[in-house]
Amino acid sequence: MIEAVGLTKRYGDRVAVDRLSFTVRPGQVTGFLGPNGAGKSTTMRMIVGLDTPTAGRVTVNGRPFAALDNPMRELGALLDAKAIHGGRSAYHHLLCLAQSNNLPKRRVDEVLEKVGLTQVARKRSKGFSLGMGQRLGIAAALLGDPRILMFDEPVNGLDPEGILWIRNLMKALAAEGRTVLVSSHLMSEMEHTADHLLVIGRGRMIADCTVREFIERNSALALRVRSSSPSELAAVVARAGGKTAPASDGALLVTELPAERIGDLAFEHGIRLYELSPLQASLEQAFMELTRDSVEYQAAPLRESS
Ligand SMILES: Nc1ncnc2c1ncn2[C@@H]1O[C@H](COP(=O)(O)OP(=O)(O)OP(=O)(O)O)[C@@H](O)[C@H]1O
Repeated sequence: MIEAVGLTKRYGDRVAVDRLSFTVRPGQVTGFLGPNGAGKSTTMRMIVGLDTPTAGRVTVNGRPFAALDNPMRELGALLDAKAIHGGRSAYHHLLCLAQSNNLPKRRVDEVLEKVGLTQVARKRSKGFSLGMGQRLGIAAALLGDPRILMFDEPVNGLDPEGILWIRNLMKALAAEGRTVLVSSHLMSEMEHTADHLLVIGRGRMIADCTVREFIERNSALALRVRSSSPSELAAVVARAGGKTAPASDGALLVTELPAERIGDLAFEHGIRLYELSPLQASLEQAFMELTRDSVEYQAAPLRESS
């Protein structure tokens, strides 16, 4: 379990992390989401003691990370996959880590196998592709067989196969009862991976809820309605306080009225319904809606050239 209370980090005048309080629980993947510069990496660095909070505190299994007896056995982290000595082989890199942290040598082969690097383990990591580097970083995080795992943007720059592999790995680790915290600015990715979400913008917590709750709370739920008389139904719905928009195939998209009410109205006016189905906004839409005001650098709207 990771627990933060009033966690704050200032760099001069700039507040990078602003009074964050949250709990990351075992047995699920917690997605840590926010636009660029929201404070995700700074928060993660504070969790593992690489940055000191200006105020507040964060603990790992009830203690500050620096006070843990065997930190790598409790929390494994992938923070910057490039922070590896390029002249060393993957095997050597992991072996050094294992030896300096009192971990059994056999773990090196186990984690190499787990991340699929056994074949290239003796080659210098300098020649590794981005995906291989990510796998090596993940192997290092898994080395101490920790109950808590933390990954900062692990899918950045990976190909679809690599993304799928990481997604399945996170889920498998959570299914084993481990605590998994993973940061991303790719909402579509989290939609398929995370159970719980912590969403931050400009260092502040915007949402702390399940993926489902996040979508429900932050997206206007529209209903798709196909009927025997769309124009008549649109008029009836408008009179009852609903809003309608035509869909390209002749259906109506209705908001601000529940499905039951639309069904009743159609029945009362003798309009036959062929379809009445909820249209759920994607997590991407909900996230952009929510963080619109907290994006650090916003592109100017594109102007048409005259
Ligand atoms: N060492 C530092 N000195 C000054 N400002 C910093 C430092 N580290 C981070 N910041 C600032 O703090 C804010 C949060 O940065 P952080 O890297 O934690 O965000 P992030 O959510 O991880 O973003 P990204 O997805 O772009 O990595 C940014 O405005 C950043 O410029």
